Amino acid sequence: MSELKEREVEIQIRDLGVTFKDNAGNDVKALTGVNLDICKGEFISLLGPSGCGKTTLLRTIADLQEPTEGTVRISGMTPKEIRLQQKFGFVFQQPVLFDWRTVKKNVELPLEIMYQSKEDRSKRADEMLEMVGLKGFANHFPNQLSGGMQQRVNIARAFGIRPELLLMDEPFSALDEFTKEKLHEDLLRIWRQTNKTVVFVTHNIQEAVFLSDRICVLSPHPGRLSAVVDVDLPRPRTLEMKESEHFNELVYEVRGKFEGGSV
Ligand SMILES: Nc1ncnc2c1ncn2[C@@H]1O[C@H](COP(=O)(O)OP(=O)(O)OP(=O)(O)O)[C@@H](O)[C@H]1O
Repeated sequence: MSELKEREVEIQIRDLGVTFKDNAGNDVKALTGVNLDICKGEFISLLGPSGCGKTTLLRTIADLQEPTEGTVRISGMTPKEIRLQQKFGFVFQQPVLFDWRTVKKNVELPLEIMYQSKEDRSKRADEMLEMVGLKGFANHFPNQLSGGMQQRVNIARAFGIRPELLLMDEPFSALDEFTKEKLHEDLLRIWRQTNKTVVFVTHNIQEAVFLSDRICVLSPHPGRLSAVVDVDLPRPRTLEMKESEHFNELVYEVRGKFEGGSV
């Protein structure tokens, strides 16, 4: 982790608070007093039980949610400036694919919106499909793919725009354990190759430990950052590490950080 501390800070979150109104008009503090620095190239997870504000924090970084208090700065800019420069890549829980477009055309879609030439976007889509192991499926339609393959298409599309920041909201939670493990390995490989910053929302402690450099533990009512845990497992991570004593110590340590709720 000493290496991480020397890295450039990319996302700076200061005294962040987000308050919603519930149906009765009462304030719901989805987040309060969040302070966090995320380094360039870091893989960071936001972990916590339902309702602790993970998605709200991710959405605020992405300029999909306005803060009520405090600030978010990304490389010195506002989230809105970063969004307008199309530097965010998103992967959500459900693959958002268009059934009437082929796999390749789905990966090309954001590049079309960015007015890239036909040749450039075709080349980029081919590269991305190869990277996620779907080279042979370019002309298939999404409904001809399994859930895991669809999520790979989503990842290919998100990386296709060369984002500075990849924001992932429980991307693997709907998948079976075997598919999830394979995608974990693939995501870490792609992350290593591309060196992007990843902010990854999950409620799964093992997943957070396996993937992350650091884990931000959030607690509910009100949503707050209750601890940040360094994950000092060596990289590249291997599935065998999940059997190690140190992996299980880290899971135990993270579990011990929860306040006011369990995962
Ligand atoms: N648009 C909204 N209007 C009102 N309340 C909201 C809104 N969005 C979120 N909340 C509330 O804010 C709190 C945090 O929600 P958030 O979705 O960020 O939590 P989460 O940790 O991502 O939960 P989950 O794991 O269930 O997705 C919850 O109490 C939720 O009900």
